[in-house]
Amino acid sequence: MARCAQLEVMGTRETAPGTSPGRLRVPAGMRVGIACGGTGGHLFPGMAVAELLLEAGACVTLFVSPKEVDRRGVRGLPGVEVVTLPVAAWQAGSRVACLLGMMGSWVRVRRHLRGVAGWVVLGMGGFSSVPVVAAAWWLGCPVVLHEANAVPGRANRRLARWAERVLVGFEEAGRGWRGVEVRVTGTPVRREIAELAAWDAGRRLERRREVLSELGLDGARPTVLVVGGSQGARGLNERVTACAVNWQGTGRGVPQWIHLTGVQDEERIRGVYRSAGVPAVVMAFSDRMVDLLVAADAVVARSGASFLAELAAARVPAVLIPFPAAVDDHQWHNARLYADTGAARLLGQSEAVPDRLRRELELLLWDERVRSGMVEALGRWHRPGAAAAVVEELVVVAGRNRGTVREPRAGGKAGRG
Ligand SMILES: CC(=O)N[C@H]1[C@@H](OP(=O)(O)OP(=O)(O)OC[C@H]2O[C@@H](n3ccc(=O)[nH]c3=O)[C@H](O)[C@@H]2O)O[C@H](CO)[C@@H](O)[C@@H]1O
Repeated sequence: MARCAQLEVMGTRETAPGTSPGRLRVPAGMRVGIACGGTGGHLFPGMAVAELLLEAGACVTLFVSPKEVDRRGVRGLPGVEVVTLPVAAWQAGSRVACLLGMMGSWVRVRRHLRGVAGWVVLGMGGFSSVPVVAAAWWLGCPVVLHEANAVPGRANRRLARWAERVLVGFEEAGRGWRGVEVRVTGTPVRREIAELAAWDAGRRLERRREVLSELGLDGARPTVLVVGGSQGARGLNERVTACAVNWQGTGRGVPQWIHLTGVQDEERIRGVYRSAGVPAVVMAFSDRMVDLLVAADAVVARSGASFLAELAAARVPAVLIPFPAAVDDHQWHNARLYADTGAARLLGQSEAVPDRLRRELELLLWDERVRSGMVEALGRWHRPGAAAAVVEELVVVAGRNRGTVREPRAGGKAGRG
């Protein structure tokens, strides 16, 4: 907390090109706790907001989970305080662990927030945001939620009663909230990826060549990037490798693959490509998503909301295969919005048989009309100021609550231990 004590002046910043329009002003002593653990889809947008807040002079704490994706991800952002909470997902067989984790996390967050004025808490969704938002509410700290998906998640729907504002990535997600102000901000994207939108074709081509050469791939071959979300996707891995090993050259050539498999599938998938003699770089997870998006001529992916926001910034044509078991089928709804506007192709997992997937990819790789139409449509989804808009909302909410932050809740909860 030593860093926070030094903050006595209003912070201002000129915005980075392609990232955040306008001038950000952060009140002196503003502290923001961001609950963004559990998945990359919550972590990376939370980190994009944290980065801007830090530059504007705020003091930032990230509340994350013990999962590997969080541990790796937060390494990329020096200067923030990171608090790892003992949260565990609500799954069959681990309900007791989940409840104990929630309680332990709640106690830890409460200890962290209490006694220091000026906190605003931003919940990015997911189970690991629950104890953070609950503790903030209990202590009387203002809460803002961000919902990236087209269909709001269960955690955010339940936590909204304690929030001052709900910020949404897709306009469609703005309906149906009661008793809370809703704003459409878009979903924040890591700065280096947001900035791809401003790259010209020459710079992209040159970097593409460099990245492919660093990966040991052929700069002259079309390249397909496969992303199953932050933890990989077994169903997607199966469909893509079946397509890749059965790909018959059509005279236009055969693509090479950059495949992000998730930890559980890495060795097996690498073996499949190797034994079929298909050129591929296989990784469980990459910290260099910006480079991989530049190297790719097409993408096959699940349709997590954060990755969709990155696709729009990077403008890479994609076939989306939503995770069929996603809660409320939210990945299908995310993908549908892009597909309906021509920004991506949408395939159900059962439709993604090798022939069909190959035909879709051939369109994206070699049909100039399809490619350019999709690139243009993707551009319309890109919201360069999303992170800045979230910061501005936090500042408004903090300002509105100045002087009242430590007031007890009805029933005197904030006053208890
Ligand atoms: C199964 C499930 O419910 N997944 C949800 C989860 O997905 P998930 O965590 O997979 O989120 P997304 O697919 O939206 O984003 C993945 C993030 O991880 C990054 N990445 C991925 C792989 C890699 O090797 N390196 C890397 O950096 C991507 O660049 C992206 O920033 O949160 C999203 C946002 O609420 C939801 O839309 C998804 O539906």
